[in-house]
Amino acid sequence: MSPAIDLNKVTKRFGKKVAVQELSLRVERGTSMALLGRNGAGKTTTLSMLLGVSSPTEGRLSVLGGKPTDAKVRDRLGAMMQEVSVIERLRVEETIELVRKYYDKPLPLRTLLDWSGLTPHAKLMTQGLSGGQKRRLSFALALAGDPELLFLDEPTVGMDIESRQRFWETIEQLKARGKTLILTTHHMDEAERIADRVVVIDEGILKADGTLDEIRRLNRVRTMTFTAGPDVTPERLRALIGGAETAWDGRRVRLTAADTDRLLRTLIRDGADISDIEISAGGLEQALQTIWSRERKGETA
Ligand SMILES: Nc1ncnc2c1ncn2[C@@H]1O[C@H](COP(=O)(O)OP(=O)(O)OP(=O)(O)O)[C@@H](O)[C@H]1O
Repeated sequence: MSPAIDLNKVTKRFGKKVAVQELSLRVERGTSMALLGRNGAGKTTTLSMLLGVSSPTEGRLSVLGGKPTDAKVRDRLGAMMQEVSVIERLRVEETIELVRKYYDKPLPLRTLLDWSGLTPHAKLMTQGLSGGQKRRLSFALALAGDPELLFLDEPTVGMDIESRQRFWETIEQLKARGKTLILTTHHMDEAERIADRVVVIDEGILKADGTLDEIRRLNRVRTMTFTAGPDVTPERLRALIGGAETAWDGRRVRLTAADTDRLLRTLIRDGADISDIEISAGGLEQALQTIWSRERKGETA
């Protein structure tokens, strides 16, 4: 089966500005991928090309085995982009109905209202919606055709906590139903919740690509937490572990360092009374910090 998306050395220029540079990426169907990067990294530009809204300056791309502009492909895509525009003087349910009519096998209106949390607002005129409600309407419209492939560009911006929660529950259901999800976000907890694959770009260039765990492991810093016995004083600990950063909360010690394995061996060799030891590699956020700091030092990720 053809991949969900396939980019082959795709470059996009806006005048002299290179927004995306020779990006090659193949994403199999059923994958949940987070496309991460700092502001201006080229995430939205990449999504726009995949949606057929703009075309690459160089390189080739295919979506669900065809061109994103082909009607047959377009019907199987859904997108929630950053800019939300609504047709004024229509009610929420009328707007959804209008979009549903475009598709052969749309999802039921009731399902779309329910999944987007808009059931209580179905009769509201769209121009009266709040920013967060407009985004929820945009979500309902993205799902109207029961798409195989869903693009979500910073989807939860402006949503309140409850809407966010409902949104991610729906996304998890869609993921369980085998949909392909391509997400951009600046909220690393959201990427960690949903992504099985993480792609990091910077200045339009691919910097890292791997499973969520692989990308997390790029983080060099580890956190070791343990309970210190009465004879383990801050002074004794400092003498053993040198400059590693420590924070004490009663007898619970949190130690942050790049070489926690070596420090743990030192503590055990010394016979230090420590227990309930936990070592964690840190999250995606720290991994991205590691990638950016490599960038600054001119190292490759
Ligand atoms: N239509 C355009 N004309 C000129 N430059 C553009 C255009 N669209 C994007 N760019 C530039 O291309 C680069 C990539 O922008 P893009 O919106 O893809 O970044 P992004 O990763 O989505 O950023 P953010 O996280 O801020 O949404 C930026 O430097 C941006 O200024």
